[in-house]
Amino acid sequence: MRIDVITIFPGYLAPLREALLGRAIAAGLVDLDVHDLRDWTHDVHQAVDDAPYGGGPGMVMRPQVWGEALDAVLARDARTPRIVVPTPAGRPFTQATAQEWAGAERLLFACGRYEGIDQRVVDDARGRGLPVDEVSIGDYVLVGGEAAVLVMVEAVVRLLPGVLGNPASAEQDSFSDGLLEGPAYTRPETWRGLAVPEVLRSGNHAAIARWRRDRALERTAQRRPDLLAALPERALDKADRAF
Ligand SMILES: O=C(OCc1ccccc1)c1cn[nH]c1
Repeated sequence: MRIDVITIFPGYLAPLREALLGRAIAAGLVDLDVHDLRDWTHDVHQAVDDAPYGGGPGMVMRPQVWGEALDAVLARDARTPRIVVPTPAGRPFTQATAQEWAGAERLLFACGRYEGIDQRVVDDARGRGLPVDEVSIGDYVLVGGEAAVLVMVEAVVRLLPGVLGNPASAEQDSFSDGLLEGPAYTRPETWRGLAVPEVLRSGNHAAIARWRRDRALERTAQRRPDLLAALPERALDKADRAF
């Protein structure tokens, strides 16, 4: 998978080269290229923003600069990318989105700042048949899209074959069965007077699976009743309903 990021703060994406993601890049599973938007300005001030039509606070990122940057970066590789624009006004980014994008051969992230990017940049790209996803990682406002890109790239790249040591852990993610993960424990058996739940040390795998499912149902009901309500009928068996 090739990943391009266009931003006015390239340094902000440095963490992508650390740890697990760094290893995925070193292993050739991911090619990452970070581009400085200002490389496509032509004025001495390297202006990337301007006042909003219609007035109002803040600034909007200029279409000319973004248009040239996107054209140049698109041309760097024959593969057509999914273009991703992080924005509070986007559709929710979920594990399902990450799964979908993990199948893409190329992703191109456009990091907005200020009040966002002139809408014509997205309209022009879509008009040329490019898939553009305006997505939100949550209902809050950041200063720029860079932090959202760190989140989304991590969620996607960890799903690529060969990236995680143990692929089973990706299958058993929270959300993969529609429920939140329950509590996890490791040694010692007792720590500060707190003991690990007996069942987990029983070796009774059926009982352990039941206990874990019950804890996941309990936690989901308490913290995310919306997820429970969204579960398809068939997802809960009789034992679940008894819970
Ligand atoms: O703040 C975000 O993106 C940065 C951004 C982009 C455009 C205008 C303002 C801010 C964001 C919040 N949830 N998901 C993304």
